[in-house]
Amino acid sequence: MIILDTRHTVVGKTDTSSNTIKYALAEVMNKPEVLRKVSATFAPGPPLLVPHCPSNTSNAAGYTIPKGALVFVNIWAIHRGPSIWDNPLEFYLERFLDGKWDYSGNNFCYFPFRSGQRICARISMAERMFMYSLASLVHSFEWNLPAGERMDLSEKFGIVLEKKMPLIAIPTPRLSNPSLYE
Ligand code: HEM
Repeated sequence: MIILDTRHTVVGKTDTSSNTIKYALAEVMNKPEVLRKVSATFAPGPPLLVPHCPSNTSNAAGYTIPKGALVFVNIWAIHRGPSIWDNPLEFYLERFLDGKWDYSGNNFCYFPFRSGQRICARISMAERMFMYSLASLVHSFEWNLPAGERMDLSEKFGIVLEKKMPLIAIPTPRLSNPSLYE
């Protein structure tokens, strides 16, 4: 995702993808039995999306949104809403397997790439980058925490959602021939 802040610097784009991969690896390491089932179901993107202003006063669900108001959409909360999700805080990949939760912007319970005119311009690239990177990491290495360490999955709030604690993981090669890593 690309976000321009008020100083017109680029502060997004690679962060969303790298954070997604980092979180996915951390979740998978924390629950090794799901390793076999890994799929693209992670998207810790911007928790409040990027604020936008309506160009006209409008009405949504009975609320008046004045022209020029700064509108934040709290997808962090929507994606954890207990009225939408069973055990929302549980890392449970199977909930996505029935194909009900597509993220093309048509479902207002699950839209990590936003919806409408300002939807992420590179969803297909993000999908490919994520799938390829995570698949390469888990295919090529076994991942373990340093001895005595516990996985800390707590979040740091920001423009994009980040892990509060850095992910420190020890890779052990899995491929039979070292030349395959070249
Ligand atoms: C997991 C990875 C990603 C996530 C979760 C994500 C999420 C998002 C979201 C939520 C927005 C809408 C921002 C708003 O509220 O206005 C957005 C916009 C955008 N994203 Fe992504 N994104 C990801 C990866 C990427 C990548 C890899 C690229 C390009 C290489 C990209 C390019 C863009 C662009 C250009 C926009 C602006 C679209 C516009 O305003 O017209 N994104 N992204």
